[in-house]
Amino acid sequence: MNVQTALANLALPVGTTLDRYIMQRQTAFPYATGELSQLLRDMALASKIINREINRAGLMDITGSAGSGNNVQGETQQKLDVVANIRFIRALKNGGEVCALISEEDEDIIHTGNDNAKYVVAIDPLDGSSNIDVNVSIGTIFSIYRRITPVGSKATLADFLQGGDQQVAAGYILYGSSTILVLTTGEGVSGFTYDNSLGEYILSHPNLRQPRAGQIFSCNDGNEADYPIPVQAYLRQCKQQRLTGRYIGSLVADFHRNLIKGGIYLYPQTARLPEGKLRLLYECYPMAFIAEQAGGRACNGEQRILAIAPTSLHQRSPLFIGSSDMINQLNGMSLNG
Ligand SMILES: O=P(O)(O)OC[C@H]1O[C@](O)(COP(=O)(O)O)[C@@H](O)[C@@H]1O
Ligand SMILES: [Mg+2]
Ligand SMILES: [Mg+2]
Repeated sequence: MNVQTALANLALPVGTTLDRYIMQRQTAFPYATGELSQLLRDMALASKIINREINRAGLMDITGSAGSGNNVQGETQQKLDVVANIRFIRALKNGGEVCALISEEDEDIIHTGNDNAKYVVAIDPLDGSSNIDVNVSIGTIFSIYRRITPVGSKATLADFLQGGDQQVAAGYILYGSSTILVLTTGEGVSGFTYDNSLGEYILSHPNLRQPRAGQIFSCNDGNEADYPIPVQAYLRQCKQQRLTGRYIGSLVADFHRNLIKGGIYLYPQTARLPEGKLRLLYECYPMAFIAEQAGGRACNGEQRILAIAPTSLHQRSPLFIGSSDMINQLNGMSLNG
């Protein structure tokens, strides 16, 4: 029985827990040994703790700046950026399935001490930091690779610079009106809503597909004058067609809305950010993997995001992501002008 048939037989009913979903999927892969499943559980566990802290942030004095200066991006770290970073690092260290990770909040590779582990993770512990203190949806984004360096040795840069097409899994958690974990392991995309009372992620959005087109465009209008001319032309066209402008300012939240309803998110290069703002390894690659697995598209104006050759841990990239017809239309306007 091939994997596709095995998976088709596994069309799990809404209401299935994430754990059961992961276990069922694992049995579809005769070579699976449970490490990736356990890693995904460790991610889910950390996100439950962070979800609780986000909900109570105003009561726990974990709002506002961390006062620890800037992170490697030159951005002021928020307290919740630091808290979320610590939670994920701790959960992945204790879980034992990750030998090393990189994070938006740390300059260098974080070695967990689990040198016999087979996986490395790239993570944006808290996405949408500018929205933390104002109670607007924020998220976590993660990307998982099988290491290429020998098990037992220390992971190296090479483990993280394998390229977007080498991801074995990617996902995000959206801490919004409800908390949802959206995940792909390369066989489609599914969403799990967190049930606080059960403390469980429950399958609520099996086999998510992004509509080919939508009525929504998402970008920071304030930067429009600095965008490449073809992008400005595309946005003018969106407005002439009376499409709806929606911009939350949290990539995870803007992406998720467009995934469900159809739409396009744009963060082009600007004069101030000639490489773009978003980070390739822990924002663009994982979201592009999810988008493509859901039938959408993601590019930087010249090529697929997943085809971009990575050169450094915190490199940035322009990001155009969303409904395939809308990305094709944008690309049709020759973005290199
Ligand atoms: O404030 P801007 O320039 O519109 O940027 C907003 C974008 O930057 C981000 O906040 C960057 O992510 P972080 O919050 O993880 O640094 C995205 O979530 C969001 O889409
Ligand atoms: Mg981010
Ligand atoms: Mg972040």
